[in-house]
Formats: sequence, C-alpha cells, structure tokens
Amino acid sequence: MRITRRLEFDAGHRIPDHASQCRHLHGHRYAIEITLSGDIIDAAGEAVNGMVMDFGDIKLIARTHVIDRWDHAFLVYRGDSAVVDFLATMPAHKTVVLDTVPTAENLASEAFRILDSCYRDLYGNHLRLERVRLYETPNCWADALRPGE
Ligand SMILES: Nc1nc2c(c(=O)[nH]1)N=C([C@H](O)[C@H](O)COP(=O)(O)OP(=O)(O)OP(=O)(O)O)CN2
Ligand SMILES: [Zn+2]
Repeated sequence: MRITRRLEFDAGHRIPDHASQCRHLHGHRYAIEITLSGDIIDAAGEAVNGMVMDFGDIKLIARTHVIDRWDHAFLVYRGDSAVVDFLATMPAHKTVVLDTVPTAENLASEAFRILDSCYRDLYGNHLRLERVRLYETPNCWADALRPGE
C-alpha cells in the first residue's frame, strides 16, 4: 500500500547559472508530496489500526526535519558566494545553505535524503519512504526516488 501526504511552504531561491529568469532572486509557493509504502497495520484498539502511518505523524516528521527549516527561508547554493555573503549581512536572516543549486530536482533529492531515516518502521509493517515529489510551481515538479529505483 502507498500513501501520500502533501504539504506546502514558501521559500526564495535562485539558480545562479540559469540562462533566463531563474538566475534572479525570486520565490515560490513550493509543495512537497511524501509517499510512503508499507502494509496496513492490523492492530485492533491501536490508534494506527487500519493505517500505513497516521497522516498527522507524516506531517509532523516532515515539518520537523524539512518544512519548518525551509519555510520562509532563502535556499542558497553554498557556491553562490554573492548571495551567501549578502544574506550573511542581514541579522538573523533565515538562510538555508545547500551543497547543490536549489533546483526542484536537488531540493527533492535533499528532502528525500533528510527524510529517509526519519520515517521508521515502528510497527513492523515494512514502512519506508518511496518518493518525494517537489513542486516548484503548479506546472513543474521533480520526483526523488530511492537510489536504483
Ligand atoms: N529542470 C528544471 N528546470 C527549471 C528549474 C528547475 O528547478 N528544474 N527551475 C526554474 C526556475 O526556478 C523557475 O522559477 C521555474 O521555471 P518556469 O519554467 O519559469 O516555471 P513557471 O511556472 O514560472 O512557468 P509558467 O510558464 O508560467 O508555467 C527554471 N527551470
Ligand atoms: Zn524558481
């Protein structure tokens, strides 16, 4: 069984080498869809009975490890020194420095990398993260899958 939880957040970014508009500082209303697979838990009387994982718990983990860190932050590539240095001049600015340029593909990969170990098989139902889909705009998205799949 596969289940998916969608969350949204706002963030700024730029793609420094982009040939067109995306090299400028701008922002998006991002959406992230987290897909988990696992067996349906058969545990009468337990809060999770009949679920793969409680959607509320999927959200809580995603918020703790990704969403609350990225929401209303500027996502900047470590090598984009002009922007890294500029943001450092702003006291207490919410900046997330990444090892890759903040494309939809790289953000989806980074979210997958962070979240993979966060969704743990606590009920023996073979729970695992299957996919992180990251929408940069309603029309543009990237899917990060487990390596080799
Ligand atoms: N493969 C990728 N291509 C582009 C990315 C990306 O992350 N991966 N990112 C951008 C820009 O960040 C841009 O903000 C989005 O691109 P754009 O094509 O302009 O999307 P829009 O939704 O704004 O375009 P509409 O035509 O208005 O739908 C560029 N490319
Ligand atoms: Zn963009």
